[in-house]
Amino acid sequence: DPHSKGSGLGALKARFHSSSLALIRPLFCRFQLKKFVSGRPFPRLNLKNTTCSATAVLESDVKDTGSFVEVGYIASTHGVHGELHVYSRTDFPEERFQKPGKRWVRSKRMGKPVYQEVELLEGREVGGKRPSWLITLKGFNSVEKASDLVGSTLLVSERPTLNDDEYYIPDLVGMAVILQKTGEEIGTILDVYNTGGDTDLLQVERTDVASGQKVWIPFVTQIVPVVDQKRRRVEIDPPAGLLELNSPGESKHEKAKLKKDAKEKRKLRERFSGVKKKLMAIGQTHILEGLSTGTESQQQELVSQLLRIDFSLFHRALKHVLPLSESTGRERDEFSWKPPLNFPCSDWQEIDACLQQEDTETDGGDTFRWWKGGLQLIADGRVAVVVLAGGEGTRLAGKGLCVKGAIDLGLAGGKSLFQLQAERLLIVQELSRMVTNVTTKPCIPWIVMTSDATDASTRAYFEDNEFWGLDRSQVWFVKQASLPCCSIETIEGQHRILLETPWKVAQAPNGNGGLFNSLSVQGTSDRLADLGVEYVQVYAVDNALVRVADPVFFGYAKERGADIGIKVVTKTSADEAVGVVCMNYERAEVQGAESSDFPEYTDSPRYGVLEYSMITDSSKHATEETEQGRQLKFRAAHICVNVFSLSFLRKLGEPEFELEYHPAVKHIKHVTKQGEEWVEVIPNRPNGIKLERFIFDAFKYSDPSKVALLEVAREEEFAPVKNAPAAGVADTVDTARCLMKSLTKRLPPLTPSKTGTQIRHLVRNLNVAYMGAHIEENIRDFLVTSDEVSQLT
Ligand SMILES: CC(=O)N[C@H]1[C@@H](OP(=O)(O)OP(=O)(O)OC[C@H]2O[C@@H](n3ccc(=O)[nH]c3=O)[C@H](O)[C@@H]2O)O[C@H](CO)[C@@H](O)[C@@H]1O
Repeated sequence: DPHSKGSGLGALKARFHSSSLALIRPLFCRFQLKKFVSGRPFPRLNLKNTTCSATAVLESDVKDTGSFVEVGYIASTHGVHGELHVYSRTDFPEERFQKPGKRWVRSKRMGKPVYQEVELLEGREVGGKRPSWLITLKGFNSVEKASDLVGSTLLVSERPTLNDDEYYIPDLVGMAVILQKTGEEIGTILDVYNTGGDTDLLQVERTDVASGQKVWIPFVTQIVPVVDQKRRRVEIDPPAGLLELNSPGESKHEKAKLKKDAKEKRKLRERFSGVKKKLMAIGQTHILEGLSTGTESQQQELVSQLLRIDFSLFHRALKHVLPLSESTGRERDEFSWKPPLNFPCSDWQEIDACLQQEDTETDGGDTFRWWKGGLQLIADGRVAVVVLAGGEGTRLAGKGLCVKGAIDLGLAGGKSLFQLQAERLLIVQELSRMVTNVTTKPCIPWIVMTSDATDASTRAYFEDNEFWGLDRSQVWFVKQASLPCCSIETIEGQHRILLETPWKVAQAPNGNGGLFNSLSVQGTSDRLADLGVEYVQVYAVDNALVRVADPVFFGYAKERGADIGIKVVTKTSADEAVGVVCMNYERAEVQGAESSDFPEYTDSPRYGVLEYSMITDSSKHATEETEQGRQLKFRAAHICVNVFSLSFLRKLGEPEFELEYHPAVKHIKHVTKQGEEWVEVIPNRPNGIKLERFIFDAFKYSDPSKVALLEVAREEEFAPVKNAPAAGVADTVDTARCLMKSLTKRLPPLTPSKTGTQIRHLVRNLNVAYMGAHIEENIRDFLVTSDEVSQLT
């Protein structure tokens, strides 16, 4: 309705007068208008209880809702006879709230406007800050009935004719605002306000500045000379500086933001002073020296890094590995470690033989049964895989940084480790769909564990390769934690944290055993549990023959009801750089032993790995007589391909099962302050310690009866890429490629899937591809569409 005091509802009566900025300014200062509309949720309209003659209709049923004019807001009931308290939004309140006759009420039902015709019987004005009225509507004669209308808007259906200089606010709202001098559009009218003075103000949202800033423009002829209703635009000629003035709302907002920023800064300062105290307590304050040199942003970088480091954990871990001479493990008591008892061996030829038989329901042997069971687990969405890809790959890349998974293996098509793994995942998903006859293709979550050192480049590498055709949502990146590196030598009894630059602490990923904690704190294990996952295969990124999501391994672990499945191969020589899986008879206290979840750990042996860096020479070379002749006593090589039940993996994320730290002694380039100078130190012998957790330290937390070892053929499943290629060096890209190629030669020949005529052929083909025959092929040739499968089945 036309009015002079208002909330932007009803018509604006523009009073054109000569106004100047001097007059406008005080207006801005006291401009603290609240909208009349309280924003209270609309109560639901309860038609059943309404005995009045009112009818409710949806907007689409009302012929011309555009002709409605809002005249008031029904704020509450009054008394016990159904009177309603209405806030006025009209310049003609007597006409609207006193004169009996037809009115409309608009409320919302399930988010949609609903219009209801009502009849006004009488009304009277009440005092108060806001202009408001008490009205009585026909049929609404009790509080109960009247309360149905609270929160609704009172409407009239006819608009009074306006003078030339009067406009309805709803007509102005949404109009474009044009600078008359340049024709440039600067924004849109959001609303119209009046502060009680003579001048109405247009609230304009700027569209020409990025922030969508709001400005207030006095609705006076000098500043708004043209209101073009037809073209839905106003032309303005603002005095200098007007557009730069922000709305009071904005400045309020800004004030709140400044306050919030100040609060955050204060919190940061407090946290940082906590960090300083901690550094003082652990004797590492030298890493703050950068704060007195360099640029502000360099110093800022240091502060934010220090705030992210868990110095308590660092200190605990360092204490755990000290003194170094004892804890490198070289002196470990070899008599407490014994080779594991007998365990089964998997045999892929058995699967292939079964697939060649006419009878597809054939039972086969153990491996075939595990294989089928595993494919069913995959089809049922019960499995996930984790690739350990947080290592820095220093042996491979020397001092530079390297994303191992991205290394080109020198195969046709320039395939990398990650690509081969993605392809195997696609193939095994396909295999599972075909063998189990599920209608939708299984989708196995692939968790990529990265670290600060590898995260950005790994993600970029996946993006660049469009995830090799995998569903993006099945690949989850989880970043493991890092810890500061420190010096081997001590100063005043302290191993000192090393600095990469004066403003950056040298850090390293905390070892692949950091996985459990990362999965837990980042909510990944919970997410897997929500999906119904039961088993998770965890493998090292650098094995070119790894069977990703190996159905045999899953089926085997499930059949054995295992907490942990461990794949082993026979160690080739005493000096091969692999850990060996053993039983540890050492009487040791295991953290969490009291927990009812874990059996008592006293004299009973536990599984563990004697890592190649820890095993004594005599254990390494010890031999024993076996059915196959004399062999190394400790020969069950750990190839870092394991399966964990999700329930066990989740327990390992709990604080009481924290894995111990091991020291990795390395060359670490760093800077140090000599006098006033920063000097770079490039070591020519190992000078630093990285603190690492090992994944296999988790083995001891399981009852041995729930650990299931599975021997696999090394030439089929183990081709590690650890070192830079050089003559006579083992475990390089070249040795891995040779192993892959010779396996491909031993496997049956492939016939591209689409030429296959029977599902049995397709399945066999896929299985052979999965085992390693696909390395130089385009795997799209093996993948079959749903239509093709349904035609065959
Ligand atoms: C601790 C461990 O597992 N040792 C095994 C690892 O030794 P090895 O010493 O070769 O272990 P690596 O340093 O290569 O790490 C193994 C895997 O863990 C990843 N990684 C490493 C550190 C880290 O902080 N984050 C991370 O994700 C690496 O990227 C790699 O995928 O593989 C050998 C087989 O090849 C096994 O015989 C060893 O028992």
